[in-house]
Amino acid sequence: MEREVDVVVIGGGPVGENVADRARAAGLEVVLVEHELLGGECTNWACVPSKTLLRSSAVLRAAKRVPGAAEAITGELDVAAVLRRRDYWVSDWKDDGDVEWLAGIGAELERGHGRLDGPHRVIVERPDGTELTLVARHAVAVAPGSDPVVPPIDGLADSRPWTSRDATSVKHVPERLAIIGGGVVAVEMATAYAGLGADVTVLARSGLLGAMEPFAGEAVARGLEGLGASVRLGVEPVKVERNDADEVVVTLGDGSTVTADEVLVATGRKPRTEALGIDTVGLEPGAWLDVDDTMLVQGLPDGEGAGWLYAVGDVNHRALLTHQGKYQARATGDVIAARALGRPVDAAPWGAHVATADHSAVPNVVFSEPECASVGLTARAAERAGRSVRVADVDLGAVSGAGILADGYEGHARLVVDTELGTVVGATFVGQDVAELVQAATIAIVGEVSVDRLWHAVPAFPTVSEVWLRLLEALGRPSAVDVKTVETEEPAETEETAA
Ligand SMILES: Cc1cc2nc3c(=O)[nH]c(=O)nc-3n(C[C@H](O)[C@H](O)[C@H](O)COP(=O)(O)OP(=O)(O)OC[C@H]3O[C@@H](n4cnc5c(N)ncnc54)[C@H](O)[C@@H]3O)c2cc1C
Ligand SMILES: NC(=O)c1ccc[n+]([C@@H]2O[C@H](COP(=O)([O-])OP(=O)(O)OC[C@H]3O[C@@H](n4cnc5c(N)ncnc54)[C@H](O)[C@@H]3O)[C@@H](O)[C@H]2O)c1
Repeated sequence: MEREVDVVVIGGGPVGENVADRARAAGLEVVLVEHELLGGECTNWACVPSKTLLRSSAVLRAAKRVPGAAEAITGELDVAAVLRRRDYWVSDWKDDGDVEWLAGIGAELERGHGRLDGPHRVIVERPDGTELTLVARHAVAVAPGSDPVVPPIDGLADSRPWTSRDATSVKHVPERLAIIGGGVVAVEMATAYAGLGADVTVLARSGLLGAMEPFAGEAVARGLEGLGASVRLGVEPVKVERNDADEVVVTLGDGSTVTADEVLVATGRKPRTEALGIDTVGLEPGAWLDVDDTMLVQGLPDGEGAGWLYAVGDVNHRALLTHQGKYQARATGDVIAARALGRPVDAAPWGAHVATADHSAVPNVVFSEPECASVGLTARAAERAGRSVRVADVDLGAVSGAGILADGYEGHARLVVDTELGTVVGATFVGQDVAELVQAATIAIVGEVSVDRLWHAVPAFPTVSEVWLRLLEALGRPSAVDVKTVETEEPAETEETAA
């Protein structure tokens, strides 16, 4: 069966849903193809369940840092209640709510596996074995997301390793969990499982959270150890075996071993483009899809036509984050509609139809112990990019608001300022409950607010946001008069002396 529609979206994760939403808002006819659960990885196996698994123990730790509240804690974490709350938030892995929402925006859902079949054409392999060919008049947007990478470590694939899906959908918390990797999934799951009472060992080949400022990973290593986890840095797993006692034994490069009940592999992601039919338009299966700022796929061979294939979200590898993918999706849905309806396309930087912020202002919150939140460039990345920068560092624990939030508050904040532009280009906050601090930094970067003007953005007392004032003080007040200079200079003429 063959059918023409305006727009076909492959993948009904948060990103595909948002493309559909914007294209529908402009009145285009949209069919969304999903072969698993609407809501995708984020809603069902990633952001949402991982954050619910983390939250209860984070609340307990926060309460324990406040005298009066601490004394009121007389019991242990209720693991079964945590898992029930997780189940509630993932709707018991049913997508009825999203199905209803999709119908509400007037988009059609086609259940099945979607694959390209040449320009503008998508074949849907339905669960009942039948096939439907959709021909897109205007555009096909692919938003299939990404899968975990299982590295070729001897025996790993055969040892029934956990990937992030197993970790977030757990029914019984293992006594011992080994985690291979030192990135975001590794530290969040280490925090979650240590909080749930497991004996956690993190095996990282370098430091933790390598994409962030170095103090972030160092604080998280200390934080995890404070939770009783073992953090082994600079180690290389070379062999993994599941033994007769159903234990997993990880052998490291130095010959030592770590024994656990489960091993979680958290070593990055690969694009879901193996079975997407992209070879039918001259692209390489299994590759990330390169796009321009309107998410139009680049590199289609001559003759395939341009302007019909978009790749949005994880699959384009610009930023593997739900919020950033949804940001791309809003621009994509709108630009598809503008191009289809012959309306002006606003593709200049920061225009309505481009995802400019992907290049300079991607906020990132890691819900580890302690939390780490960053946006923009690290000092190292700014230097590598040849930018002339100043860095301001502040002990977050010295801010009154943080001290009141928790006794013994430990944290750190850094601003990276471009000295030529006079604006913030990067910010990192590490400490309890810093997640909400990052949006102010994102606004400063996107708005290109000058550091001088930031002095007028007064943080309320006594909030943790007062760290902004401390950071500005570390940079120095622009019009401050240096005492030594005043002493050696002639007194300036005042109204009184002039009179
Ligand atoms: C453990 C973990 C925790 C995370 N936590 C966070 C977080 O806290 N915050 C954050 O911003 N990001 C987080 N992320 C990243 C986030 O999950 C992804 O960036 C986000 O899900 C990407 O959205 P997407 O729509 O591009 O892909 P997905 O969410 O993967 O959705 C893709 C959809 O496409 C469907 N699909 C794929 N191929 C086809 C096909 N051929 N035919 C039909 N359907 C298809 C899939 O079934 C899926 O439903 C986390 C990731 C992990 C692994
Ligand atoms: N809170 C959030 O926003 C959140 C949470 C989880 C995941 N995510 C997203 O999901 C993505 C994937 O997370 P991730 O942790 O899987 O990837 P990652 O890129 O953050 O970390 C991968 C880690 O695995 C290590 N590694 C890679 N290959 C290895 C090998 N062969 N042997 C040993 N170690 C190896 C790397 O050194 C690194 O420490 C992230 O990029 C992030 O954007 C976001």
